[in-house]
Amino acid sequence: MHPILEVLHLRKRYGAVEAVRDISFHVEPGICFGLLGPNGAGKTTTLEIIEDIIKPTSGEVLFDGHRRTASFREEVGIQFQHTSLLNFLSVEETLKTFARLYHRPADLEEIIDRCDLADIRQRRNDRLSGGQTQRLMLALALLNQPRLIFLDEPSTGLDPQARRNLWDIVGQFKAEGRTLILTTHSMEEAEYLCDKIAIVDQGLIIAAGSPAELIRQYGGMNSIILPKTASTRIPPSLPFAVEERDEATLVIHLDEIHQGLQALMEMDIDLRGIFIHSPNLEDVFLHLTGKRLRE
Ligand SMILES: Nc1ncnc2c1ncn2[C@@H]1O[C@H](COP(=O)(O)OP(=O)(O)OP(=O)(O)O)[C@@H](O)[C@H]1O
Repeated sequence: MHPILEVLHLRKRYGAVEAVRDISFHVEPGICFGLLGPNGAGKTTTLEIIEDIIKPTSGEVLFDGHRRTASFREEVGIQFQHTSLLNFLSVEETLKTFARLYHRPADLEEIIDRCDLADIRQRRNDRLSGGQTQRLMLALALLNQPRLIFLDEPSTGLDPQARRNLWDIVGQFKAEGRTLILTTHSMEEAEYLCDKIAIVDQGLIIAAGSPAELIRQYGGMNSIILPKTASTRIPPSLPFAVEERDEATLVIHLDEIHQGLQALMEMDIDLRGIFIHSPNLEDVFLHLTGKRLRE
């Protein structure tokens, strides 16, 4: 299957700042591709170049194997963070207004239903909560039945329930064979939604792969963290790396948690107060960038 999107050696310079230094990746159709990176890494700049909102200093973007043409805008959906909505329009009027911009608008009722806007369709834009505005922004991005959808930090400001609903909607897009590209600061969101992730730092992709691949490669080992009192009897012959984290805590690093637990139980060690940690994308991120996702 040939990629729906190819990003080739993008660079973007703003005066002395090189926001994007040499970014290349490709995206197969039907997947959710995530760009993760610390603040100022160059994610939004990359996205805006791909969306054809800003021009790169150099590099190229191919859509369906070809340079983007005027019809590109008809095929992609962009969820903007800060589109200025006309305050005096209702949700429904806003959707109808934007739908007129497209040759092939989607069925409005379906979009209203999908983005859970039925109860607020008559509400004025300036009376919407943050989550409701996000849902309207998503609905606007879907009006042209896009094959490729861009979401820039889609769940910022959403409560857990609204976030979950958004994730369900993204799941439906994928099931329909649409492709998504998203940026996020949420490790949980990336791990849940993304089939493939590129980690961006200082304008470069420093690692890419599926969440599982990245975790395997960069996440480190599983660990069992246990209070030192319980571990006084741990023999030095234990077949795992044991590290003294601080005065009160030991950390055992190992490949298989259950083997470690079994060994500890066989040694009759008090397992109360233990904590098990399996590597996740946060660990990958910290390992690669030296930063937590939000810093
Ligand atoms: N229009 C601009 N003019 C000058 N510098 C810019 C401009 N837009 C972005 N930058 C700079 O380019 C770099 C990358 O910014 P960008 O917004 O792409 O990062 P980001 O990864 O999206 O960050 P965040 O997670 O904070 O949104 C930053 O140093 C930023 O200050």
